[in-house]
Amino acid sequence: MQGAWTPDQVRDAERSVFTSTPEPVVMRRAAFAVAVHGARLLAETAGAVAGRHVVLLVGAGGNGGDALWAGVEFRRRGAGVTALLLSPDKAHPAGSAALRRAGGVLVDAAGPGADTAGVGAAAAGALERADLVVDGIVGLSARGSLRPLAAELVSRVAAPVVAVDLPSGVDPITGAVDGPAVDADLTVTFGGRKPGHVLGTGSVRSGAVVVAGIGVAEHLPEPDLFVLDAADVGAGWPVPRPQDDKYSQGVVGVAAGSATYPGAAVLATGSAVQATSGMVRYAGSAADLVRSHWPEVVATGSITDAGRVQAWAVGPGIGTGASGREVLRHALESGRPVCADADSITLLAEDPTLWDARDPDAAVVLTPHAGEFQRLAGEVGADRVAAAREVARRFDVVLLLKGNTTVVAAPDGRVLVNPSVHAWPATAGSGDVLTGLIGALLAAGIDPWLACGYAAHAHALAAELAAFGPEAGDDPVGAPIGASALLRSVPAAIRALRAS
Ligand SMILES: NC(=O)C1=CN([C@@H]2O[C@H](COP(=O)(O)OP(=O)(O)OC[C@H]3O[C@@H](n4cnc5c(N)ncnc54)[C@H](O)[C@@H]3O)[C@@H](O)[C@H]2O)[C@@H](O)CC1
Ligand SMILES: [K+]
Repeated sequence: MQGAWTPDQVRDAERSVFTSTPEPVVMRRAAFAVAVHGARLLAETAGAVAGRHVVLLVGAGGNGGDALWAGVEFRRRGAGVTALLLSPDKAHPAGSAALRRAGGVLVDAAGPGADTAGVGAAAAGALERADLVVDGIVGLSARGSLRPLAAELVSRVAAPVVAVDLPSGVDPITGAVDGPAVDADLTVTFGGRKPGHVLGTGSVRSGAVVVAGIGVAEHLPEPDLFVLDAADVGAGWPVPRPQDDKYSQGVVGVAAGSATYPGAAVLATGSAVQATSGMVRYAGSAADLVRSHWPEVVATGSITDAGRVQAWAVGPGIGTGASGREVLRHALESGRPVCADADSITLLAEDPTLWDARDPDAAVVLTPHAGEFQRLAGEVGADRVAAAREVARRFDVVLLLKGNTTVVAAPDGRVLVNPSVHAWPATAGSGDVLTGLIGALLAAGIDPWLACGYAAHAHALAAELAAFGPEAGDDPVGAPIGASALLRSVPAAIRALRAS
């Protein structure tokens, strides 16, 4: 499992480092890492480092300082370096002096000879001739969207970019991008990843992320966020042991679908069938259809005679009327872990007395999208992690907030994120598949917080495998998928995760 640390956690760790190592030394370590990895990128994209032209975008703080010192290292490797200073009077003094001594050119980004957008002639020319851009506009202390001159420079970047610490324009805490932002090929960050690298579009804007320890890593506390690797998911995925039978692996009950929405029942039971090797029971008015698609499912018309299960997956397509309410109440009263999705969430929002039916010792997982979240607890807002964490605490649930980045918050404050790789899973019925996966993992006895993380990971991978398909070839191009195709790819996704 990888971690991500908030800017405050990183600053505290840096302060601990400064008690034994002077700040300029730490900055030069950071800059050295930027130059080493940036030079590799330059060699790959421009064929060489010596004789190539590196442009530094230099802001007023420590991030700009890193860029200036990285410029010194590029000069050592024979590259030409031009630093575009966004605030010439505030640019890191020691870094500026060192780059000048090393033969770098430092220009005021705003002039002389500014064009109508406010960019000086030398700065505009340098950007046009850049083989590599080092983004040192802003890092840990970024506030709000980029200021106009920074935004204008960023919009003119055509060369490959190495971002220092974070791509400028990405919020370090939320990963949100509100205006122009750097689109990095590579980000070199220090100590550990920040939430901005794994949340929202920040995960895409960062490109490949390299973590340089620089002496800070060993001073970091428990991470604020966790990210599961494929290997974590593969190692934790339940598979039958020699002594197992169909009951010992966990029986999952699925209560989903209705005469109006029978498809939800087929998708949710189908994913539960494929997720684990135990047993799947189905309860609801789509029993005949479920049986015809999945003969291995034990299907009944009513949840009251469904038999014993180790966990319930309840909600998709059950409706928000009286019968849906009774189905949810019955599942909550069972004393088993419950994954409550879709209509279940609406029911809980409309009738909070339903919470009284739950056994406080049995886990409840809620899997809202932004609209369902709003019904339950108001607007998600820009800080999705904070929103999920707050609601998980308030309702004593594991909350899986759907979206381009999936956020899973436990009631004790732990948060897992599944960064967005692409948006192929955004298709009707996709959530029903996720519910079945979570239900099956809960029945197998997996910790509910991890069960959500495993399920989100496998779900995203199944969508990717379905979208790219076996026929996509060497230069794969995705094609839109439906939830049925996603469902069919679940076994391949689990196989790939277990192999990693
Ligand atoms: N603290 C340390 O000792 C270390 C810091 N390091 C670097 O220093 C950075 C943090 O330095 P600082 O705390 O000085 O802050 P930053 O360099 O992140 O940003 C501060 C400056 O950016 C400007 N700024 C803020 N929001 C902006 C926006 N939206 N558009 C344009 N400009 C904006 C402000 O004028 C402010 O002066 C880290 O990200 C890292 O790159 C590294 O050298 C490692 C050691
Ligand atoms: K930056």
